Amino acid sequence: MLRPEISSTSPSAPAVSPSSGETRSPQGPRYNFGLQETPQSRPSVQVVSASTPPGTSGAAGDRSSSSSSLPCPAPNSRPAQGSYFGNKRAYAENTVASNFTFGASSSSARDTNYPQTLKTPLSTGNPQRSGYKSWTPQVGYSASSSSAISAHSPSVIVAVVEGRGLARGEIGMASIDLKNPQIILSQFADNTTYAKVITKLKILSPLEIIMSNTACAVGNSTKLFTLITENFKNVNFTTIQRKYFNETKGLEYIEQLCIAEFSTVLMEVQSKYYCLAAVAALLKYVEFIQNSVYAPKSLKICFQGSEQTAMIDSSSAQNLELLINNQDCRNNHTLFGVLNYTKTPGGSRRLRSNILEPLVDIETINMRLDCVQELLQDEELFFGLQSVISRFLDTEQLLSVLVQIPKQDTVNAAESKITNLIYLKHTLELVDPLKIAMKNCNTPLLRAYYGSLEDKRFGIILEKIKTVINDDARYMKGCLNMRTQKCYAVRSNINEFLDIARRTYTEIVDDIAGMISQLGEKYSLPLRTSFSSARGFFIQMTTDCIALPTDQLPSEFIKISKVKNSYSFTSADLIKMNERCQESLREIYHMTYMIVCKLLSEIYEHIHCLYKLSDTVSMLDMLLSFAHACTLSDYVRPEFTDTLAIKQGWHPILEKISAEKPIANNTYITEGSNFLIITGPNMSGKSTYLKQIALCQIMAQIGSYVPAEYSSFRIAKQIFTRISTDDDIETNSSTFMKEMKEIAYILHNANDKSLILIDELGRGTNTEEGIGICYAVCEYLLSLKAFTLFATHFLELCHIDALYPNVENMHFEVQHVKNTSRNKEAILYTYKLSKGLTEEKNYGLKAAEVSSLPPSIVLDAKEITTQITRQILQNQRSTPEMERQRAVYHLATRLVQTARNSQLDPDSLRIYLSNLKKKYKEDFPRTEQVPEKTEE
Ligand SMILES: Nc1ncnc2c1ncn2[C@@H]1O[C@H](COP(=O)(O)OP(=O)(O)OP(=O)(O)O)[C@@H](O)[C@H]1O
Repeated sequence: MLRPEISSTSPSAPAVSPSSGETRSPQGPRYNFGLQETPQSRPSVQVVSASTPPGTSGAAGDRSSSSSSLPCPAPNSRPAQGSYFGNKRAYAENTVASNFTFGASSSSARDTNYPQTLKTPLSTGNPQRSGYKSWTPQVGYSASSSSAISAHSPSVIVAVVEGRGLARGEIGMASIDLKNPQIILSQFADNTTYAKVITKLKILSPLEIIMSNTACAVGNSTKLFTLITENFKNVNFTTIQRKYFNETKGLEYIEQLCIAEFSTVLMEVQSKYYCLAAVAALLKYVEFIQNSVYAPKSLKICFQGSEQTAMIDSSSAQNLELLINNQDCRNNHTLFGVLNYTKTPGGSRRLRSNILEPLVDIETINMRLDCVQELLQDEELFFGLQSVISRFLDTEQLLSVLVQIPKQDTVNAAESKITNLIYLKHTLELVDPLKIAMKNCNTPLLRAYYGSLEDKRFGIILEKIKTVINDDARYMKGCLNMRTQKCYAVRSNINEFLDIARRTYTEIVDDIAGMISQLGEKYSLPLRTSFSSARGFFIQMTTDCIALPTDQLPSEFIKISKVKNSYSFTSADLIKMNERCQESLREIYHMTYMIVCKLLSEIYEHIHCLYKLSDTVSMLDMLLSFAHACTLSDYVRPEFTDTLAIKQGWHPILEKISAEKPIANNTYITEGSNFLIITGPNMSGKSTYLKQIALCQIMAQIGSYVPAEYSSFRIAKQIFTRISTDDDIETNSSTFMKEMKEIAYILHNANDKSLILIDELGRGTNTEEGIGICYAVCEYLLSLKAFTLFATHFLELCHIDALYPNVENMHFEVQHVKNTSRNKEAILYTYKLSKGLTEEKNYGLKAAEVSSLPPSIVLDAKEITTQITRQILQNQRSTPEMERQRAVYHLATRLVQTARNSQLDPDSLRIYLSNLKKKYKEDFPRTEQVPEKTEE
């Protein structure tokens, strides 16, 4: 006879025997005060757990079963975290005998409160959307240690406020990540396009944006409000009353909540009224929706001016495929994908934010590079560190949950606290292995991180935890495993009621296993006990060895479902036993929660050392990831000088995508030659080259090695790109408008320290206008010392090098080869960059020829092109005098522009102008007079 795959006893985990002489009431637990609970007396049943991935299981692993409110012993008199403990015995007695209905309600306390609280005066509702109603805040800790996606799912709430009257344009922002207890404040002046706010918001990638209700008064919304709502269509948007944007309250919040290590932030922000106002509204709102308050002195609060990092606007980030691939948003063919070998959610979040906001401080970058170098040279250090780091969970999120005090005690909150204490223990136990792995490191940054691990508080917390929590309680994958860990987390003999409840639980689980085993024997079926967070215990049977239609299964099997070759079902008895199991669990969680709360209140004063730990872990993880990327490809350590010089650099994403290594190219840009015009036929590699330079620049500025044989960079304070993306589905006219908006943004914001990449500007309009626009833009950018790369098909532009010595023409070579079989000429792309402008003519037609365009069409196109070219030449044929006039006009325009832009004093300006005039007379000896416009 086939037996169920289940063992009701196991040597390592002896089940509490039903023969222990206790009588069991069908309704409730039985008690045996003489028995001592040991950590080993856990349910011995071996089940196939249909586990949800830890990252998705939310607060307490079994989200489905944890929703009703815990009965609260003194709901209104809770002075501080864990203060129920004094009342432990009375409460325990109360609850064991009682009414602890677990899982009866389908909505969590938070869910239940949410709609009600929306009606309070805090929220004025949103005239346009009601997105926030659908948001279920995730306070619980996600244990996913590898999923970068869950690590980056939006969890940031941002409050934005703008000054009024004369202060319009002064922006205050405050943001908090629900997975990371850190508030970032910023205040800055923005221009009328609000480019900085939009960029900052895009980098934060918020879950929700909060603004004052006065910003969207009916029929009179501010421009900032309109722009934000237009740009963040998929983000929940909430307006709250202006009175909550209160700078005095903001300062009070910071004084109350900021941990001592970061309290200098107070000095930085005390006169920055707008960011103070924003933080007041933000914290009020977060406490309100989270139904919890942050514990005093628990938050890391930082002020972040915009000058500490390089600015990359959101469309540039998209063009460069920093985080999202333009062709396929699901794959990771992005810079993030190239560099992401992180092992923890914190490391991956840190990498993401660094890519979007690279550093500008050379010293810090070099310190990071030193670390990467050491990791590359010392294999033992690299592998030792990587193996410890990969065992860390999401420390930031753990901290975030630990520093929040729920306003209401729910089963969710209880379960979550127990889980988090187990995670805390797991995390602290990794500090010593991390120290051992780092003990021989040399570079200052690694030594500094090693030093931060010497903090005595890690040991103090761990010791305290170990007095209450079992040594073998640890984080485990699988919801049933984690449930067992939670049940048996607290040592035995701390609370006798708890010990009894756990024995009861063990017996119920063993009974379930026994019952399923008996059913298997009864029907001669290969039944297995399985568990899922949604169903609890259920029965599974594979159809491999037995082919049985659903209707021939015994009638006592109910709720039958079939997935692939496996039946899942339950029985009425099993449902009842599951209920009893849940009931007993609820008691266990509740008593454990009280013990955990007391413990947390004792260790709370030391918990801030976790900020250091999470910082250390995420930084080490990112640096290891950089080193890992280097081991897979021959990257080189970058230098920082005044020159952008890359020897044989290649595109890192293209390398990842293609089977062969991309063709490498050189780049050389200095202040004296800071404007590169790049030409070449279609498909010759222009856009790829532009992107490659920006990607290398970003990699260098975050402290990574770069894909080249040698590289030197000038720090870029901003990186701007205008690169058309292939997935543009807009119409031609709107493509043009998009182009114009992007270029206007660059012209408004670029300065001498920018890196600017412009690809095919003016292609959305006719040739003459396109050239005109390109010319004007080039002339403007030439007045800056920015490093600019300008790729174009307008060969007319290349002649600008005659007027500006800092312009350099480069082109991509192609070769023409005879295809003997077809008797046609084919183009061979070399992807090699050379000096000068391209000599290729009609390459559009050649590209069309090799494409699948019908030959007759190509032939027609060729004829029409010849005719049009002839006509244009006739029209353009001009006299030498006309050419001189044109040159005069250009020179005049330049003079006026120089005069306007010049920072020179009047005397120097006069000398400069007279020199130019002299040069002009030499160049055009027959022209007598400088036009009136210039004199002016
Ligand atoms: N350095 C390189 N090594 C290998 N392949 C390359 C290189 N540069 C470009 N390619 C390949 O050539 C294709 C076309 O390159 P790219 O889009 O940069 O050309 P382009 O000159 O900008 O074309 P267009 O003018 O039509 O926009 C790329 O998708 C890539 O597959």
